[in-house]
Amino acid sequence: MAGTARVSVDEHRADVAALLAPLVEEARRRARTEEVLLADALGRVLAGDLAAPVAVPLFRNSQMDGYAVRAADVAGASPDAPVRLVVVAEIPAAPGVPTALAPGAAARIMTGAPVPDGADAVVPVEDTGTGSFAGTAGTGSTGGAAGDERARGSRDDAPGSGPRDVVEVRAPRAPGDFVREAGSDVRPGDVLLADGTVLAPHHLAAAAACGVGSVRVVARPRVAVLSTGSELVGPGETPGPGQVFDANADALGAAVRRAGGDVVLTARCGDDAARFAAVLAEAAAVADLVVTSGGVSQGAYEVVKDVLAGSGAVGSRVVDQGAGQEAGRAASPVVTFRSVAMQPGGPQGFGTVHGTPVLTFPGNPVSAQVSFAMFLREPLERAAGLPAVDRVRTAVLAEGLTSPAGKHQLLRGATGPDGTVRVVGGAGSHLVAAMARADVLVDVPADVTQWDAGTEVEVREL
Ligand SMILES: Nc1nc2c(c(=O)[nH]1)N[C@H]1C(S)=C(S)[C@@H](COP(=O)(O)OP(=O)(O)OC[C@H]3O[C@@H](n4cnc5c(N)ncnc54)[C@H](O)[C@@H]3O)O[C@H]1N2
Ligand code: MOO
Repeated sequence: MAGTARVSVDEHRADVAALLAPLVEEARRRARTEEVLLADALGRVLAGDLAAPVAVPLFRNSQMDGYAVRAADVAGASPDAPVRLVVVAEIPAAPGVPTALAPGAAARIMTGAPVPDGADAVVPVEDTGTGSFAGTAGTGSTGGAAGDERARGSRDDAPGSGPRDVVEVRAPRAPGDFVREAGSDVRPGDVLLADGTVLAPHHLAAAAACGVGSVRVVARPRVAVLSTGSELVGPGETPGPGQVFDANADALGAAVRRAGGDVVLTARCGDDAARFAAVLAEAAAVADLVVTSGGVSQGAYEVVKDVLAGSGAVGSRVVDQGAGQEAGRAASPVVTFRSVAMQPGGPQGFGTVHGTPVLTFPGNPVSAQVSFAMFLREPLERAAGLPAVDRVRTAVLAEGLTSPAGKHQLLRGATGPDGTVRVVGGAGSHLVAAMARADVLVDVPADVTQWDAGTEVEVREL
C-alpha cells in the first residue's frame, strides 16, 4: 500500500484488541447469556456457578454386584469359616424401594441398586461361596421378603455352594464397604461447575447426573463473514472462465466458530459497491463483529476500501493512516486502512460500521487465515468468555531457510514426529494447499535473511 504508513504486528494487534475490548468486557460481565440444552452445551462457557440441585449419588446404593449385609453379621467371615446368611431378596438396579434387611439376612444386590435399610455393607459376589451369579440369577425384581421364591442363593451343583437361599460369605466386611452413600460425590447446593468452565464432556456428565437438562452459558459473539470479489463461486459450484472457488467464507467461518463465535451471516458480495454496502449494513445490524476478505489492496476494484471510503450510507469513513494518523483516532465511525509489517496479511483495515466493529482482511486465502490467527483469534476467544491460551512457543528448524531482507514473514511450518519444524510451501499467500499441511506459523523477523537447520525459532500454533 504505497503512501501508507506501516505499523508493526504488535501495534495492529493492540488496535484490534482495543476495538474488541467492549465485547470482551461484555463477556467478562456476563452481560449476554443464554440457556442451552445440555446436548448443545459442548465447548460453551458456563455463566455463573452451577449448584448441584440434588445429591449425587441420589440414594445410598451398591458399588458392587454382591450381597447387601449387616457388617456385624460377617465380621468373622473367612474362607475357612464362612458365615451363612439367608438370602431374602434380590435387588436389581431398577425402580423401587427394597424391603429393610433383618439381622442374619442378606439381599442379593446389583451395582447401583438401592442398599436396603438395615444393611450397611456389600459383599462382592467374588467373596461368596459361588464366586459369581452365573446361572443363579433370579427374576430380578426389587424387594421381596424372606423365602421369596425369586431370591435364589446359588446353584445346587456349584462347588462350595450352600443350599438354596443361603449365601456363604468368605470375607469380613466393615460398615460402609462397597456402599455409595447419598451425596458422597456432591451434596445439594454445592458448586458442581464453576463460572467460566469451558464445558467438556465430563462436565456435561456431572450436570446430567444431577438431572440438569440445560445450562446458562455466555452468549457467543455474533460474527458476519463477507467474501468480496466478483471472481468467486462457492465450493461445489462450477467455476466459469476467470472464476475461483471461495476459500475464505467457510474457512473464516470455521475459524470464528472455533474461537467461540457464532457465524450469523455469511455472504459472497461480489465487487459491486452498492451490493456490498447493503450486505455490510445488514451484517452490522445483526452481528457484533463483521469480518471481510478481499478488496483492500491497490487494485481498480477494491470494493471494501471504496465503500468504506466513500459511503455515508454505511456510517463509516476511511482513514488512510499514511494520510493522517490523528484522524484515525476520531470518535466518529471510522475504518483505518494500513499496511502491517508482515507477510502474508499485510493489507489490513479495522474500524466500525454503524458502531459495529469491522475487520477487513486481505483476500488471498493464506493471508486471510494468517490475519485471523494473528489478530482476531485471541480477542474473539476473550469476547466468547474463553480463557487465554498462549499459542506461541519455540521449535527447532528441521531445515534451514532464507528470507528476504526487511520482510517480517509468517511462513507455514509442519511439525515432524521428532518435534522439529520444516517450512511447507513458499511465501506466496495463494499457497492454500501447502498451508493445509502446516500446523504452525514460523515467525521470521525482518532482520533475518538466513536461518540454519537446528535454529530455535518462535512458532505460533494454528
Ligand atoms: N499493486 C499492489 N498489488 C497488491 C498489493 C499491493 O500492495 N500493491 N498487495 C498484495 C497483497 S500483499 C495482497 S494480500 C493482496 C490483497 O488483495 P485484496 O485483499 O484486495 O484481495 P483481492 O484483490 O480481492 O484478491 C487477492 C487474491 O486473492 C484471491 N481471493 C480473494 N478472495 C478470495 C476468496 N474468498 N477465496 C479464494 N481466493 C480469493 C483473489 O482471487 C486474488 O487472487 O493484494 C496484493 N496485490
Ligand atoms: O500481505 Mo499479502 O497478504 O502478502 O499476501
